[in-house]
Amino acid sequence: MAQPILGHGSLQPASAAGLASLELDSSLDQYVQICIFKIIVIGNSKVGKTCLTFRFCGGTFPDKTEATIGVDFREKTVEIEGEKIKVQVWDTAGQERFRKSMVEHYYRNVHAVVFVYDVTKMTSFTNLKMWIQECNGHAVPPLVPKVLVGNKCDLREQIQVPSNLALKFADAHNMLLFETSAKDPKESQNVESIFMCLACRLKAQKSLLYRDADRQQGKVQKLEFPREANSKTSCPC
Ligand SMILES: Nc1nc2c(ncn2[C@@H]2O[C@H](COP(=O)(O)OP(=O)(O)OP(=O)(O)O)[C@@H](O)[C@H]2O)c(=O)[nH]1
Repeated sequence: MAQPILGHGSLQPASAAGLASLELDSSLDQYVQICIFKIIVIGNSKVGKTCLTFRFCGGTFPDKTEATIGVDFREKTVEIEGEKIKVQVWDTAGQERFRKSMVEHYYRNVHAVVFVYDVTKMTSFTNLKMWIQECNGHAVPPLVPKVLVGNKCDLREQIQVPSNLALKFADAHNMLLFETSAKDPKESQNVESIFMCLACRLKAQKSLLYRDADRQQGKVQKLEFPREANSKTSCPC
């Protein structure tokens, strides 16, 4: 599995009055390392990948979206058990012509994968097999956490993918299933929990990794996720 990326905290703008404290903060800031988790969002075009990432990172539903070309990055810093974690969300293109030159980059050093389908479009669900194959074809280790998201649940009258079918599929592929809506503000907590669940799992894996490395070497040197880590970790959400 890819190692968590360690990055430096960034400076925030400040007023002139706060300059002294900013200088103090900035001198400290360069020593504060933040863990960054790369989470990619994959699925057919128009299933709502952009809207879900907007909802999680910005808390809003965009009025208008255009087809993603290549990839768009969004970020959100979250705090888990007192540690600040930067969740870096890669909103990938669903259309083949906008993604083919980028696919290698999507999967390189990925920490977690979110597969999205549209509950009102059966083809977006049946195509999940193809998306999973693509993911496996890029040697994403089995330990990389993956979740399944059925989006657009607000369109109750138009649902084509029954929950029990989706649950069966998720079970068969060892994934958690979330059914939600990027559009419905009442669902924003649910959207948040998709990404927080992954971040919690990744943090748990990272803690194991540090503990193992500490035990073996007295200090952290080479960071690799232990093969058996999966059995020891569970989603705390
Ligand atoms: N009703 C409803 N519409 C949604 C929801 N999420 C997204 N949409 C709409 O679905 C359309 C496609 O949304 P996008 O987020 O752009 O889809 P995408 O998967 O990023 O599409 P590509 O960039 O082409 O891969 C837009 O018109 C959105 O307004 C939702 O939860 N409910």
